[in-house]
Amino acid sequence: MWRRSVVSRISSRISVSSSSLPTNPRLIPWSRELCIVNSFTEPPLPSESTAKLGITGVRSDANRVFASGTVAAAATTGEVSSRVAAVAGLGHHYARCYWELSKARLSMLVVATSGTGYILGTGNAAISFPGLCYTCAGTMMIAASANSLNQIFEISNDAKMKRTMLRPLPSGRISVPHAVAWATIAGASGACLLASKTNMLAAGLASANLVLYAFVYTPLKQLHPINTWVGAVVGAIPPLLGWAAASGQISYNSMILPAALYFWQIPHFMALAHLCRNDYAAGGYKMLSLFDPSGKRIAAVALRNCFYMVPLGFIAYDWGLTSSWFCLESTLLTIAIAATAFSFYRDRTMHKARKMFHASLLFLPVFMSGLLLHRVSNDNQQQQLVAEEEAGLSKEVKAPRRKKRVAQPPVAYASAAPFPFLPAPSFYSP
Ligand SMILES: CC(C)=CCC/C(C)=C/CC/C(C)=C/COP(=O)(O)OP(=O)(O)O
Repeated sequence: MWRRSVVSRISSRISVSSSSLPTNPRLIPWSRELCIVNSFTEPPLPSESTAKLGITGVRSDANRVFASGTVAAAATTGEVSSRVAAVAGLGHHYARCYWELSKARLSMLVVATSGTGYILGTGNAAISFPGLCYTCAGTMMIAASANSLNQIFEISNDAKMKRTMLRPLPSGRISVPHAVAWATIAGASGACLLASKTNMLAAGLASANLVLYAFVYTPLKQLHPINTWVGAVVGAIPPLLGWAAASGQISYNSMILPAALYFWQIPHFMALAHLCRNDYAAGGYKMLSLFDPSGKRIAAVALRNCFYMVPLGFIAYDWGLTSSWFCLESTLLTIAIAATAFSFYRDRTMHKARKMFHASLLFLPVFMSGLLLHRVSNDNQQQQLVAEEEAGLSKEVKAPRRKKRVAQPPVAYASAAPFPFLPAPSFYSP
């Protein structure tokens, strides 16, 4: 039934009509996809679109008319405008397929984390808006490619799940080669853009993340519940690549947002795995929720990971990334999401799982906005230190000043610890 409704929806969108001329689907690449769609129900329908475009190779009546040149009316304004409409219909159809293949809303969230990483990684330099745009565009393209590959590998699984069965590939709205071409072009363009306009570190992180998501996480979903943790690493990389794009390096400070994303994803995906457990079972995925009928284990895992987020606000402040306001904000946020996880732990109903899921959806944008709002650039840190010095010299006697730490690449720490006699390596800081 659903296939019939999909077919009729798609057919109406791309103006396929049975009243027109016969076409040979093998002669036009996209008509193969129309053929796939139609083959669910009946033999391929003649396509008005293809006829209007005049790109069929079949010696149809209309072509003969064209060839003989007897009907000048073929070139009338009405004919041209209907061809334009047909092309627009196809453009709209494929734009929609690309949008869905890319899981565009998820990819935009990924872009938001990468952009936040970029701004945080800018340090004391002015934010470069072209740089930010290139980073966001490159991340979007690579995330779109990763998500398309994920769907290419999961066609048969997605077809068995209510949540995913209407995606472009299982519903037959686009062919596999077409989706592969889209994924390849989007991924390669994104990697080239990042490599040429930001740096190789950012391009390398993004490409490695694509491989981790499409070629490790995706098959692992059908093998072992550990997939959720591997997926959490995938979700944590984009802010790191944003930071790397801005600064050309990775430091301890750059790890705060990725750590938050990693821990945040566990309650988020545990809630989803609980809510969609039947769907995941039908799709053949090995989610932890399927091995935990009571839900107690997944609730405990979710709660534990909420607690792991508690120190992050303090670390961000201590490492000089944010002002002290962020400690308060981050703690309140973490308590709020932990409360929903605790409530789910005590009462493992769908309602409580949904609440935890919604809390997780709210958490991330608010956490990232807080990081940006209370961000302390190195310049601000200096001004803050001077102001403090001028205003509170007397207080200094009572309490030793908290030492503000500036972001350091990990190698600087490493070299200082075991070989303190070596000079600290210097790094380019924009
Ligand atoms: C730069 C770059 C490559 C970024 C990629 C970021 C990315 C795709 C993050 C998604 C993380 C994730 C585990 C999603 C769930 O996929 P799923 O397969 O469980 O979702 P599904 O069940 O809806 O298909």
